[in-house]
Amino acid sequence: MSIILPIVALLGTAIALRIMHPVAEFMELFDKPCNRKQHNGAVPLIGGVAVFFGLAISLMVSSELELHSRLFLISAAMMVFIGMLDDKYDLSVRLRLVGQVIAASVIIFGGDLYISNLGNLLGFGSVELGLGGVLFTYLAILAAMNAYNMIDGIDGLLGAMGMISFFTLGVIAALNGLEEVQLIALLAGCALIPFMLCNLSLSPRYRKIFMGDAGSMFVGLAIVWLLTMSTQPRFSGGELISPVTSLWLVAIPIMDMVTIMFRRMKNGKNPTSPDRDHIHHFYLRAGFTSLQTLVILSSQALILAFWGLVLNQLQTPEWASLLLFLGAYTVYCRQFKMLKRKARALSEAQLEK
Ligand SMILES: CC(=O)N[C@H]1[C@@H](OP(=O)(O)OP(=O)(O)OC/C=C(\C)CC/C=C(\C)CC/C=C(/C)CC/C=C(\C)CC/C=C(/C)CC/C=C(/C)CC/C=C(/C)CC/C=C(/C)CC/C=C(\C)CC/C=C(\C)CCC=C(C)C)O[C@H](CO)[C@@H](O)[C@@H]1O
Ligand SMILES: O=c1ccn([C@@H]2O[C@H](COP(=O)(O)O)[C@@H](O)[C@H]2O)c(=O)[nH]1
Ligand SMILES: [Mg+2]
Repeated sequence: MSIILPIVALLGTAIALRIMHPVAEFMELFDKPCNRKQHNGAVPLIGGVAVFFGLAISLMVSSELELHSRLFLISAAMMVFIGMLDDKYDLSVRLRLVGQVIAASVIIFGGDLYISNLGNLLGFGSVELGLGGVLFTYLAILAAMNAYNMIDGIDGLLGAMGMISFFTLGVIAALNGLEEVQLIALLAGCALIPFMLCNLSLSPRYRKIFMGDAGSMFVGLAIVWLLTMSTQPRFSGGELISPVTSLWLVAIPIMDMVTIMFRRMKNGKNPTSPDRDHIHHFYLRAGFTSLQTLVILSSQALILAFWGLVLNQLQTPEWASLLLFLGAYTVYCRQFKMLKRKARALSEAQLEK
């Protein structure tokens, strides 16, 4: 594979970041702090458009684009546009979900691309969804887009989760002869690097920026599209990646979303109403800094993704991989107890002062 394409992805994002700053000023596309958003100053919400540009430009120069890639770019452009409207005008839940469904439909119906096979999840043979797979694919796309949006709550976390998912998928694809997925996953991971540098304020030449909902939904869409291409026998040209491996690659965002939706419903709240009860907020309340939280959650995501890779390559039975994933989820849930205890001790110590 040519080294040029990853460089194009990197430079594409970096140049787009420069171009987007005046656009953000003109459109007043900034994230301003409030009760729920506790960052410093107004931060431009331009990361998503820039990363989309980096990936799109590198895909376009890579070769003649396959139909699926073209449809993905159309769907992603729609999602980025809707996300920008949301970042600017704070769209209603219903309007945003309608936008997500329309963007998902481009991929599903345009390319007849949907998840119809879940693998031998229960140990009784392959679980075939038939046309029910279309509904499942909508759920998976919506789940991924919203999960990556929800995890985007501290500096670097969305970028790190995205890079871990893309690069691990790239490695699994390479090991299994899925050349197209390998290339696109690598390019997507590279397109995120300049964003990460700015988001973490590691670049002296660039101002701090956020992804915005445009970017978080784009990252979720890109991941679920690549996972569908690489796990469904109708689409993957080479050896298959087992569908259950997908769960390991998106583990932390999906676990956070499932947990918070259950918790909100248990507390009689609307599962789509925002709050500060995501996993990263628990770490902050327990006294960890934003950087420590980033390192801890990225390490967890990396371990889970690597473990998924190992299970896939060892051809572990899919039902066993699912059981192990549910086991990992119970371990994940246990950390809330520890974090609550730490937060309580911290606030008691502060009261005593
Ligand atoms: C609202 C909110 O939280 N806000 C945040 C956010 O604030 P921000 O300001 O950015 O945003 P807003 O507040 O403006 O909010 C915007 C959002 C909205 C308004 C909409 C919110 C919408 C929702 C919450 C609903 C989400 C919609 C759904 C449809 C999700 C429901 C689905 C599920 C829970 C089930 C999971 C479904 C799956 C299909 C799982 C697979 C997922 C994948 C991605 C992989 C797909 C790939 C494949 C190839 C298929 C995989 C094959 C398999 C083998 C999987 C098999 C799966 C099953 C059999 C299903 C059963 C599932 C399992 C066994 C696994 C279960 C998982 C676990 C146990 C973990 O951000 C702020 C900052 O943080 C924050 O403050 C604010 O609160
Ligand atoms: O890199 C980031 C991303 C987000 N935050 C904080 O989280 C909220 C939620 O982001 P949305 O734009 O609503 O999706 C954001 O307002 C910031 O307060 C962050 O600090 N760093
Ligand atoms: Mg968001």
